[in-house]
Amino acid sequence: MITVLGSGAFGTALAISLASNGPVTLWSRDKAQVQRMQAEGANTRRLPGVSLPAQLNVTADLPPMSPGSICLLSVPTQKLRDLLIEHGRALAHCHLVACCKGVERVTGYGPTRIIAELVPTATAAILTGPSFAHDIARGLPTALTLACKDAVVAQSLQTALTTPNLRIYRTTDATGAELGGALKNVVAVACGVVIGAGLGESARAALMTRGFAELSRMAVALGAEQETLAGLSGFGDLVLTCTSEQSRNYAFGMSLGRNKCFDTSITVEGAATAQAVSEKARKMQIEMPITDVVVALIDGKLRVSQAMDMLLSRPLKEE
Ligand SMILES: NC(=O)C1=CN([C@@H]2O[C@H](COP(=O)(O)OP(=O)(O)OC[C@H]3O[C@@H](n4cnc5c(N)ncnc54)[C@H](OP(=O)(O)O)[C@@H]3O)[C@@H](O)[C@H]2O)C=CC1
Ligand SMILES: O=C(CO)COP(=O)(O)O
Repeated sequence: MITVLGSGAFGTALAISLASNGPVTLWSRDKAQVQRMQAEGANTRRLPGVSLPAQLNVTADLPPMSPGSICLLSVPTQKLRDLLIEHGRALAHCHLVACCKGVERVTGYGPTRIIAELVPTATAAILTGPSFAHDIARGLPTALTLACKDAVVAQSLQTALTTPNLRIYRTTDATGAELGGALKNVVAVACGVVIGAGLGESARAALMTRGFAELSRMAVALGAEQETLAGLSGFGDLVLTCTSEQSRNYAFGMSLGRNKCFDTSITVEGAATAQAVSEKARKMQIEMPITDVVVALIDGKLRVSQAMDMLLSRPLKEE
């Protein structure tokens, strides 16, 4: 039995897909939300338009977890610590699969390090890659990366999480997988700004390419393998998120570029991640000009025209 903690768009979508393999439990902290999902047979708040299958049990009571149980943690990165502080003891001997893409603002940690700190007896893994919740939930074909430092656990999770529409690749490079997934969100915000401000698709392509160089520079310095970054969790997800208005990071960037407000209740992982990574880069003396500009735009310290001037007037160099 697989348990998914967090009934947001992604957790619900993964639970729906996994239910085609057997029974799945989807846990939410919100009793009223659980009652609504049970009554409506759908998660109309976070994933409207998709029915919940019969194999999916939605609950607000965390079921007992036996050692080796698989538990997907599908909350935003900035909320993962709170979730584990509250429920970590119940998850002590599980395989905990983070389903989030970000760097924690306060600590600079990625999801697997947060798990290792708070639930050291569990095995930490991450599931990431190009995938919109609605696509997964509608049964459209999707390929993801499952990363776990323990090669044996990685293989068993790969098998357990593969479904008719989810093709899972595996790697032991958890650092690379989680950094690619986190940092591409920052580039997606920047690309949204460019399109929102009417700067054109050529500028976006340049930003995606230089953004990939920038995220690779940082991730490799932190121990990631370049091969992982060039795969689904890095390059693959960068392409999806920087080119689709379905992406909340990209849509948030478009609003910034148009000088419009954005609904603050919507999850935008790239905003907090940009701040965390910009600080980390400064300390490590690694150049991350695109990330720095995203932080300054979000903080209202730069206008879009100034941001572009800053990026375009950097010293000329070899590619
Ligand atoms: N949506 C997508 O297409 C994809 C999302 N992801 C990643 O998945 C992660 C989650 O995103 P997504 O599902 O879209 O986000 P949503 O905004 O749709 O949902 C977030 C969920 O987290 C729950 N939550 C927040 N804090 C806690 C907590 N302390 N304890 C328990 N539950 C909590 C919320 O519960 P409540 O309603 O009670 O606040 C809500 O159900 C992000 O890192 C995102 O990058 C990855 C791939 C695709
Ligand atoms: O990570 C995602 C696609 O792979 C989802 O992106 P958003 O969080 O920007 O919507």
